[in-house]
Amino acid sequence: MRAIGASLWPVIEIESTGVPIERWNGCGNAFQILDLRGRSAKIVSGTIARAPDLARRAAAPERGAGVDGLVLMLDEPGADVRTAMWNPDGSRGAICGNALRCITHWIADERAAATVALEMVSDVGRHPARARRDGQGHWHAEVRLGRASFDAESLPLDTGHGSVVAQSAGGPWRVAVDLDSERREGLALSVGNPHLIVPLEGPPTDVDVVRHGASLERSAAFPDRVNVSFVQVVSPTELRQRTFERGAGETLACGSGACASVVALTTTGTLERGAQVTVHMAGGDLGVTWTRDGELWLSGATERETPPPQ
Ligand SMILES: N[C@@H](CCC[C@H](N)C(=O)O)C(=O)O
Repeated sequence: MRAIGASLWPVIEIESTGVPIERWNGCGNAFQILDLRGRSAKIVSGTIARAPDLARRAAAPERGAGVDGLVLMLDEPGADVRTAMWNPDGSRGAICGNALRCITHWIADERAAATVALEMVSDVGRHPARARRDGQGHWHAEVRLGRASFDAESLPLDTGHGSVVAQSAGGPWRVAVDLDSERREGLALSVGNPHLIVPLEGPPTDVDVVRHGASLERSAAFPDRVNVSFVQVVSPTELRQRTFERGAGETLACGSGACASVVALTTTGTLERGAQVTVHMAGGDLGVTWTRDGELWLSGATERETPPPQ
């Protein structure tokens, strides 16, 4: 299910050796994470360039079937860490909820603490986060993603495109979606990155997520492409979801996608504002709360797949 296609990655000049490169996942959403804090490193090209070495590592058989993204940890004055994320096709992901949660766990390990509270910075803002280890030694990390936006320009969304129906009052944009013979309405919004949420009557396993996701991701309505989620409402506090991520393909879980679904379905009156919603995805359950003051919190399990340094 994970897209490999790691031929276009940032070129990173690393002047010091021994840079920790680890594989992590948040509910199955897998990343190659490079710790460049305190090192002399610069990103030579922001987006499209070849880094065969990193690509080879990402696809190396001993590391499993590839990763859903490359994530850098960088120094940031006044915060614990800055993050930068690339999709497997070399495009930038301005924010990645599951990667932020993995980094929270990484820093908790580093501090040898059973709980940790910290602040990260992404391309779209500051993210307070906390992590804790449960009685079985499993980690749960929670991060504040930020606020949702329905502004067409920042999504971006071409509101003149034929599939765009209208904006729902002060909420997401309604976009016509054809699923073979069935016409449905998706809801477009940003949670720092662009999402199209397609509510379904039945389970998302009934939908050809790869085929429809790939075509919607590249709809001309979304000039920077879009992450596409197919979502079934199970109860007022439970969703079932599959996401086709921009630049990656279908992934086992998408943190920002889970947040976008909760916002979209709260604005339609289906979910209750402020409640913790469980989003069931193939890789596990994510918890999302859209607080009454407009902040999105994302929680769930994280796993360090690379053994920690001794
Ligand atoms: N897996 C992510 C989102 C990663 C970025 C996305 N593919 C994009 O291009 O916007 C998450 O957990 O949020």
